[in-house]
Amino acid sequence: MATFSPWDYVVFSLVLGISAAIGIYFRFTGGKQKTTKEFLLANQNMSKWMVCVSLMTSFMSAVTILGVSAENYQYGTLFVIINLSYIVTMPIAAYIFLPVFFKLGTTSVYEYLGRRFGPTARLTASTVYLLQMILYMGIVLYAPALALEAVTGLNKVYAILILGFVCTFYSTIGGMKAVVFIDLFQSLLMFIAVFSVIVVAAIHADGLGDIWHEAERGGRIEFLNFDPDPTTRHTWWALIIGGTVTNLSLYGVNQVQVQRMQTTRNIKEAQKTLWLNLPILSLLSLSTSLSGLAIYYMYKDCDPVLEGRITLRDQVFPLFVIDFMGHIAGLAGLVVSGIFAASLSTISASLNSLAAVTLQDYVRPTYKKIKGQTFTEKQNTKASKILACLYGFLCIGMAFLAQLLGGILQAALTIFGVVGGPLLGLFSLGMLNTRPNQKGALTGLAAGLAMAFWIGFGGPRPPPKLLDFSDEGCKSVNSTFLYIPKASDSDDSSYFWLYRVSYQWYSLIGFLVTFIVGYIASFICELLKWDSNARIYEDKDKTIIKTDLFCPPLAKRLARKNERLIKDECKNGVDPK
Ligand SMILES: O=C(O)CCCC[C@@H]1SC[C@@H]2NC(=O)N[C@@H]21
Repeated sequence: MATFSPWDYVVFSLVLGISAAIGIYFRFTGGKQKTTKEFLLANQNMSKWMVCVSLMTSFMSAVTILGVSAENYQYGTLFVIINLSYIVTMPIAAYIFLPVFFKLGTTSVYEYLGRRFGPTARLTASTVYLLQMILYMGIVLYAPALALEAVTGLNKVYAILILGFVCTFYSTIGGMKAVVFIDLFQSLLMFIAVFSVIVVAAIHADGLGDIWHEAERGGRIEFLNFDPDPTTRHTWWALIIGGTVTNLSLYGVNQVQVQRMQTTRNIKEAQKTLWLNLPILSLLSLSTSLSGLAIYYMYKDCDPVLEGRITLRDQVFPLFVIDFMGHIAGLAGLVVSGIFAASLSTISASLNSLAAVTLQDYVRPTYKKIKGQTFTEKQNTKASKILACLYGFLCIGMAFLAQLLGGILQAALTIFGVVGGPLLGLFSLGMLNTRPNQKGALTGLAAGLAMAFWIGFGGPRPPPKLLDFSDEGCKSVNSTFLYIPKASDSDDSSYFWLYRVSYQWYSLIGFLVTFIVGYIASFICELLKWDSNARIYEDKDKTIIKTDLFCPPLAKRLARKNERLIKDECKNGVDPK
């Protein structure tokens, strides 16, 4: 089997070196990362063009490059429909959720929950978020290790360690500015990686038409599936409705994205970054899907898993790189760097946001409680850096656990769904309604998480059904016995129905359970006088509502109500204060 040439190693090391160098540059220029505003929010003067690319890279890692190409290779093109969900996601994120965070001007999105519900809601939600991101980062770091193993035979352990250390290094020293600049460089590499695969396959195939034709022959082209059955893995309903809830949890209320948008000058700029991000993200996603079909074209007669050359189809992208690009000096290195870059940008964004949340929600409040004084600016920045570094090491540890998961794309989306859905439910309870109180909302969150985790991880589920693969063109087949479920075989009805529900629905289920249970529980708590929504009022008499805790349409209505009340009180001769 071909492997990395010395030139590939040179290019690969250069890319990692440039990323580290950008981190060093920002450590010693500008404000030298001495203030928290600079370290966590890049002094809030980033251009919208930089930030929109950066938004795209936050949740498009090597998991997308390897996972989405493998998805199209194994199951066909239907997954691309998930990108339509962004058309619904962006306006809701931009005009419902984002304005609330901007108005409050908080560094951690969980500060909002503290103001709306109370400290317990804030801490519980940020703990859940930390767990979600640490699990996710494990997969993101594991993915490029899979790639490097496929092309070089290098043990995954080394790949995880190299990547983990470089990323922790530049995120820790360079702060948010370095993260955003490196994202730009790294997104370019991601596009180069994906387009190179398409171009090379198109040259072999005499054009894209052939690739498409063979994909059609292999049953890989499918765009229309309106099956109402929720156990069908991918349908328009699951991909658009489930995708919208998952994406809203990422773009509307996730610390990583909100913190990035806060690096722009004002809310209008931040909203623009969301819209600008949409075409870039879709272009990368669609081209990655096409690369899956391109790879299928080259392996249609000899699937490398059947042949025993790789163990997982998530490794088919890098294998293609080494098989068909390995002879061009440095090209394979460049493409594999693109896969690494995709994960580096995601992890650095996550490290910075985890540091922000931990500092604001845990470290500073605890310090104040113990010492009776607040952190100085110097202590703040130092603590952010130490935290970013510690999370980097934690993430390296998690990457070793990620090996236990199945397909990386489904694993990442499952984590987004089971945790993101309930968290979105909690923020929605706060921003879309005045009734919910802390006890009710937390009951909702607990119920939503319990339900989503139960469905997502509760028991055995049928393996997803793959399309056909061929080994007829293989020179030799080295695979040991492989069980490959096909659309035609196996009877799934022996599995518990809930465990058969498509992973695309987990986010919606978690969201709905949190919202509905949270609302009803709040009503009961209010009725029994166990809790109240007193925090939403400016005054003890509970007349004037703090409108900035709510999404703009509701805030407008509440402001009109406040005005009416003030007018009435003035008429009755009561001091409106
Ligand atoms: O890449 C990741 O780290 C996580 C997986 C994200 C998958 C989503 S699905 C919608 C969007 N389109 C893609 O091609 N990837 C993301």
